[in-house]
Amino acid sequence: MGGTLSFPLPFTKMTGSGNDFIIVDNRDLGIDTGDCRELVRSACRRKFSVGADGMIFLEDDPDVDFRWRFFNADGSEAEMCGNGARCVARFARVKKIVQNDVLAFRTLAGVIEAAVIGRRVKVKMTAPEGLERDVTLTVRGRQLTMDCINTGVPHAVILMETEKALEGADVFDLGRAVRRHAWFEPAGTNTNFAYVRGPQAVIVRTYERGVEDETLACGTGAIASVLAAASRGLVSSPVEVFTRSGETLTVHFQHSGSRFHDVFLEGDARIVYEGRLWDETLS
Ligand SMILES: N[C@H](CCC[C@H](N)C(=O)O)C(=O)O
Repeated sequence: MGGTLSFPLPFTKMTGSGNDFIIVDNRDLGIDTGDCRELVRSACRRKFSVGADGMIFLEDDPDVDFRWRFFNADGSEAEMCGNGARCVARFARVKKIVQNDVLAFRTLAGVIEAAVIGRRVKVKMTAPEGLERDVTLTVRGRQLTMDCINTGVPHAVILMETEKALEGADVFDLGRAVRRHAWFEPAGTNTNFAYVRGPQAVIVRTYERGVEDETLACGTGAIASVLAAASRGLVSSPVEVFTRSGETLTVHFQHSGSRFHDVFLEGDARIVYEGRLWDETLS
């Protein structure tokens, strides 16, 4: 671990609809986020430390309000995180790192604009790419058909026939097998199981790459599921996405032909607590 990592390390714990994150204001700490895998893995480890689906470092940027480095719980860095983006925007506003309710920050996927309205945050996502429909793979001996799209990070979407089938889906085993499938190498993918309840309502369950488990909500996965359904004419904007946490996310989008643009993710981003991390937590 390089840089000037010193303990106790101040952090803020936040939840974006049940997808939870440790946020560190790294503008003055000087933590070397190019070499923080062990810190992230340790801090995100539930029961032994704070525990979270991911860890976010906020840093200075010369051109926009700030930039972030986003890491999954396993220490892997990801280009984007929809729920994390909503949380970091609210964090920056509450901490007065930015003075306006509308802000912009840099991610590896591009610059994200956000509007903070109390606890509710609406983020403009980067343009989705590479929609590929009806990809059929052999997964654990069975043929699975899915739609693939990159909504800042790669996603596979399996549309379920019934809500009952979604409830009974083996999200962990099947989700992990898809995530690890050779077809997605080397980056892998997040795996979503979705049921279209109506033209503006979708239920989504997600196995998340880098968390390596089902999470209670996944922002980019909610978007991927909505856009896969929209490409089949099954939903129209805005769409309410019902997550495992019981909270709903709202996905807004425009599309012309098969191209999607002006994609927004909206939902609550809550501050849970603030703490100081001790080095005894490092595994
Ligand atoms: N696990 C994802 C990144 C976080 C995505 C999710 N938490 C979201 O809200 O978009 C990946 O490595 O592709």
